Amino acid sequence: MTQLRLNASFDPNEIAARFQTFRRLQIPNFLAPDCAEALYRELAESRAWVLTANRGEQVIDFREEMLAGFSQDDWIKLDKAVTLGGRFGFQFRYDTIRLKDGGAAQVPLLAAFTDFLCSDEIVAMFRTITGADDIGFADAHASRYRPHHFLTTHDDRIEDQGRRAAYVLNLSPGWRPDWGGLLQFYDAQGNVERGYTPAFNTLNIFSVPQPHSVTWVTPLAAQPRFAVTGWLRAGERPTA
Ligand SMILES: O=C(O)CCC(=O)C(=O)O
Ligand SMILES: [Fe+2]
Repeated sequence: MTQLRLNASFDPNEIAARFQTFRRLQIPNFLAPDCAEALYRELAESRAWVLTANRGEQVIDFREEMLAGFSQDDWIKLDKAVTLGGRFGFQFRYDTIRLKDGGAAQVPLLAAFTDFLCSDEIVAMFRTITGADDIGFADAHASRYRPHHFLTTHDDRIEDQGRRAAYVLNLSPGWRPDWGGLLQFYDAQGNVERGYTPAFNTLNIFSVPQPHSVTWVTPLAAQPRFAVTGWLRAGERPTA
């Protein structure tokens, strides 16, 4: 299996000042190119994806077997519920692979990437960049946004999770802004402060809390938007 390595071309100390001013940052060419390519391939070829959507506070995962049994009526009902949910409230719809659901064996490189982020070297780097000295570990899941997938505005804050910053490693080559799926940040008036178009092997980091969304992926998208995403968290990595 590919040994995960960083691309050595950036200096954490240099970008720390920028992060601490703007509370967000993009690091292009984050992983060594062969590592990013291997991770992308694993995700693109995986059969472990599940559709995830929320109903209010509840997260509902739809496995492939379940969706295979969906009637047209079931799809219409789900679509309606998701659309109505997103009209005025927090709503998402995208595909995910969660390691904790026994997914690790199916996506060994994603599991290795999580361990890599939790290594002393990388945790130290994230502490330097963010200035959050109590970051102890990172969690990770994969996401795949296809046309009509989205995540409405939220700030990532969850009590007791120790989330200091969020990160997103985008893994789709050749993404175009017209395809949607932009990570956007908003000010108090709802104006877009900054929009990040997904770029292959670029790591986005932003402090928690701050309002952001993933815009609706349009039918123009010629490929899914793949990413590995999660949070840099205070405390000890859970063992389970
Ligand atoms: O995929 C992204 O760019 C951001 C995802 C996100 O905000 C989240 O999962 O909470
Ligand atoms: Fe988020």
